[in-house]
Amino acid sequence: MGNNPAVRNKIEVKNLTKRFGDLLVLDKINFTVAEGEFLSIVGPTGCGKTTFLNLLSTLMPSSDGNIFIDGEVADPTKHNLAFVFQEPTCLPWRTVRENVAFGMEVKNVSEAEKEERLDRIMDMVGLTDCASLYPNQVSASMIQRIAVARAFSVDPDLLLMDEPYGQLDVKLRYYLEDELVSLQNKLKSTVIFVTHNIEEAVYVADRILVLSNKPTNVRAEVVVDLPRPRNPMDPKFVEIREHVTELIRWW
Ligand SMILES: Nc1ncnc2c1ncn2[C@@H]1O[C@H](COP(=O)(O)OP(=O)(O)OP(=O)(O)O)[C@@H](O)[C@H]1O
Repeated sequence: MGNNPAVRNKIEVKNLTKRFGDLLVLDKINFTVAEGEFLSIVGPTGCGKTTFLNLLSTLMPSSDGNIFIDGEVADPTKHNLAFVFQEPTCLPWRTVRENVAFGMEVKNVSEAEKEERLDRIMDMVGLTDCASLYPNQVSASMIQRIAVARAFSVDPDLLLMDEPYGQLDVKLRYYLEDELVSLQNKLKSTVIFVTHNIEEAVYVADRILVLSNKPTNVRAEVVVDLPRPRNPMDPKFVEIREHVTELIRWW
């Protein structure tokens, strides 16, 4: 998808390099993400996934190379970047609805548009019934839903997700992953989803970027051309999962 000339590239990463002193962590990373694509990133432990997300978020400067969004150098004052982390944060003094609204308030979305988007997104992620509760009154999965809804609600140019369901049990994870994919499909957001879990990557992604060991570059790109919802027991699913696992083996 990212290489399909018929689909516009939303994100272009060129020769992205990061050194910490003498340690070369990311070594000339190149790839593109198509508009509306769901890209997963997997790689061996310590290869620099978190560093990579920090660079993409523009929170951390690169040593070399560039990130382009819509053909322009990524700039948080111009582009809309949203994040969902493994340990989501909520403001305890705000209700669930007010917590979802927070992202739009930061981005100065008008009051009328904010209310309309809130109604829609709260409904899409099943938060409407607990809208007036406070974070300490809802479950961990509801907190993660708040973070996901808050991130999607700002209509981001790029949504970065760092193992958002890593802490949750398997059954709940599949459920939330289905919800995430359906949300992404409806809103046509461009998503980069970092995970340690290869099965999860195959379950959610249109394409998987497999990173090498340090100094890290892109080892392979694997297209996941399977219908949704996906079945992890499907032989084609298992084949892709095993292929990616083999690519990550570095010992
Ligand atoms: N601020 C820093 N200063 C020096 N070295 C750093 C810094 N941040 C990360 N590193 C090093 O960069 C490498 C990549 O770290 P990073 O945390 O990005 O990897 P990761 O793939 O996210 O790890 P994990 O798989 O454990 O989540 C590691 O060797 C780490 O020690």
